[in-house]
Amino acid sequence: MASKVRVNQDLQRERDRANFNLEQLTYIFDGSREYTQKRRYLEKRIAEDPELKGGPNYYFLSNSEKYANGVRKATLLAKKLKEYKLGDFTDAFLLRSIIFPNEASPMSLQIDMFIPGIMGLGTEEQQRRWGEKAMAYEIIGTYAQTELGHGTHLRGLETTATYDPTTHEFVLHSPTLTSIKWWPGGLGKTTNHAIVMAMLYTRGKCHGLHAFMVQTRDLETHEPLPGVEVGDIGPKMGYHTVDNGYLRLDHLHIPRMNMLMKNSQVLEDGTYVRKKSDKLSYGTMLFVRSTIVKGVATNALAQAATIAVRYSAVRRQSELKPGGVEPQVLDYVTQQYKLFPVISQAYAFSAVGLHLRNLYLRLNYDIQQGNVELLAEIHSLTCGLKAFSTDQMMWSVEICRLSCGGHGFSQASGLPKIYDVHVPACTYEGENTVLYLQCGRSLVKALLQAQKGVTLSGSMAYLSQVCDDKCSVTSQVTVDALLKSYEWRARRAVHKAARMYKGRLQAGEADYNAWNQTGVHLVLAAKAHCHKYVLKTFAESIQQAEAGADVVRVLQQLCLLYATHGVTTNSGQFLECGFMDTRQLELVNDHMLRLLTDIRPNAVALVDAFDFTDDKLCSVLGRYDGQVYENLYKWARQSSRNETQVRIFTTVTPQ
Ligand SMILES: CCCCCCCC(=O)SCCNC(=O)CCNC(=O)[C@H](O)C(C)(C)COP(=O)(O)OP(=O)(O)OC[C@H]1O[C@@H](n2cnc3c(N)ncnc32)[C@H](O)[C@@H]1OP(=O)(O)O
Ligand SMILES: Cc1cc2nc3c(=O)[nH]c(=O)nc-3n(C[C@H](O)[C@H](O)[C@H](O)COP(=O)(O)OP(=O)(O)OC[C@H]3O[C@@H](n4cnc5c(N)ncnc54)[C@H](O)[C@@H]3O)c2cc1C
Repeated sequence: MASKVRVNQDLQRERDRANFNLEQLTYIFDGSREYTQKRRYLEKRIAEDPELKGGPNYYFLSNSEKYANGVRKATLLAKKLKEYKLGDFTDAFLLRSIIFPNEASPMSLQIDMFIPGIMGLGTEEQQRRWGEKAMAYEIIGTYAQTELGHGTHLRGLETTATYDPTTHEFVLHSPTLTSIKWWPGGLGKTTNHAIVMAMLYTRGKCHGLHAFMVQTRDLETHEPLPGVEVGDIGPKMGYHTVDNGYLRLDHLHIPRMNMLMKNSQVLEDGTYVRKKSDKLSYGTMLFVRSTIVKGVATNALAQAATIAVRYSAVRRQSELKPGGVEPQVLDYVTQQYKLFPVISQAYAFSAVGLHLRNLYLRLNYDIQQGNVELLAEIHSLTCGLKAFSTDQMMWSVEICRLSCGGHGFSQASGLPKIYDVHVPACTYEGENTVLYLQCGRSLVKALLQAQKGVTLSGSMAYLSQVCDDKCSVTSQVTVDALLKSYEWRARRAVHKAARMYKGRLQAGEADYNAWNQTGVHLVLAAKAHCHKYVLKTFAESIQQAEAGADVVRVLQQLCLLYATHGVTTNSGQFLECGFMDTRQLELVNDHMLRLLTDIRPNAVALVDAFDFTDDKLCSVLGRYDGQVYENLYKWARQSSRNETQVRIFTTVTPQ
């Protein structure tokens, strides 16, 4: 970004000494040059669009005002998609991310789950009937699955959809208090349709969870329809712009053809035609999990790192050299140790997220051809990586906030907003522990199969491979050598969990209890497996990168930092398996510290390459020009509290 403004001299000096091609790194982070160009074009158009530029300062709005402003922008988003002639999914996600910088749109579920649900679970006729209206924002929908009493346990959901062959209708009902749908985004006030996940009953038999298209509000008056009670669930820790809502159904009749029937059908006479896999109904969640790694975790990590590193370059504090000038806090090694691994995580998860997107597209194609072979593997991977990436994001965003001292605690930093809007990703779309357990169980099951002679493939192939039994880390600490350590750690963790599980079975324990008692080790195995997968994917993406030697060099430094930092922060597991000894661990640790020094000259350029505009970061500390203090003072004076010197409110409220 060519800067025409007065840039803080410390920050400018940082930029002047960068020694790699920033533009090329931006293309790699974005996934392609074309995406970067489209993103920049849209960012510029939005910044100049009179209906969108400016607007109220988010930080000084009440929660209700934040929601109202969100609805205003969401309706403009729908309008701009048409006006800018943008059609496809990626464009809609991109435009939304620009119009809603670190904010969730009250209509976010429209493109996150409602449209994917129609396209993934509906027949071609149903895709035409609702998909086109949803893409045109003629109907606004959400995805209503979670209930007051159940979110994780899908087989425990209670909402019923009972088929009546005399009327060719389904009767949808919330039979209990705990069956009330609870949490769906936009359900409270914004949406007028929902994909409702309900237990399908026909001819007195339950066929499990299926998807139903339900209109919740009148398209003209927006009033709830008869048989529908909706409302907002009340204030939350974050996500203030979204009316997460509740939905209580009272014997609501919908036509038979409102069941989304791509994978299974109910015929007019009530006959149930089963699907290829009873997990295809869960397909929408699998899609969303695959988008969370890049869309949520990577995005949050990269923004938080940008803010904290830029601020650390302009913030001077304390005394390093006795009697010397106050140094940039970025020159403290402890500050580098906090922040540089976050930069490496952002680039690592970006590579994984782009890779997962391609894997999902392949799975989706296979399923269209009736081939569900990849389903189990992609389910396991998306569960593990969604949990692993969002866990890492949660901790690292908080580390970035803490690394900015007092000003990090101010909303002006933009860091609490990043945390507020992204940390729910550790819970929604599958609570992280539950997803780790899914991944851990699939790893143990795969290993047990391998021990019976089955050849493993894909991300689990390494489980049955024999490998060196001693770490090959010498004075030359390399990614390849460390990757073997990560593989060994993961393989050993899975073997340990499998031994525990089998041991309990052989001791006569019931299967469910053997799994439960092994839970802690299943989670550890899943985390080690994901950690290895991220490092391997990051390293492979660098080998395939279309970039100059300078960019490859900085990426290799970040990859090695990711690997060495991961060893030092999980050293117990690497030592425990006897694969690495304390001398080797010290070698890795020393190498990591040297990497911090090597990366220091490029730190600001590495976050500049994420290419976030000031409008996107919404941060005084992370401004591109680094003019923090004068803008903090300007920002504070906007606070409504400063409109009066003595009275609390500008208008004296009558007693
Ligand atoms: C940016 C995005 C914004 C999004 C906003 C938020 C939207 C939401 O939160 S929507 C609601 C999200 N809710 C969830 O994710 C619910 C999480 N729970 C689940 O997915 C399931 O209950 C789960 C997976 C934990 C257990 O499912 P369950 O049917 O009990 O399966 P379970 O008995 O554990 O396993 C049975 C088999 O099914 C497999 N399986 C389970 N789920 C899936 C799936 N989705 N795909 C493929 N296979 C699956 C298991 O691997 C297992 O395989 P195997 O028998 O070979 O070992
Ligand atoms: C901001 C936000 C937006 C959301 N949007 C939507 C939406 O649009 N649509 C929708 O349908 N839902 C939505 N949800 C709901 C979300 O999907 C659920 O909250 C989530 O799936 C977790 O389920 P739960 O709340 O029942 O937690 P629980 O499963 O009750 O978790 C409580 C604890 O129990 C543990 N636990 C549960 N099961 C097991 C197990 N089998 N083994 C070990 N431990 C277990 C968990 O690890 C956790 O520690 C949203 C939630 C949030 C926070």
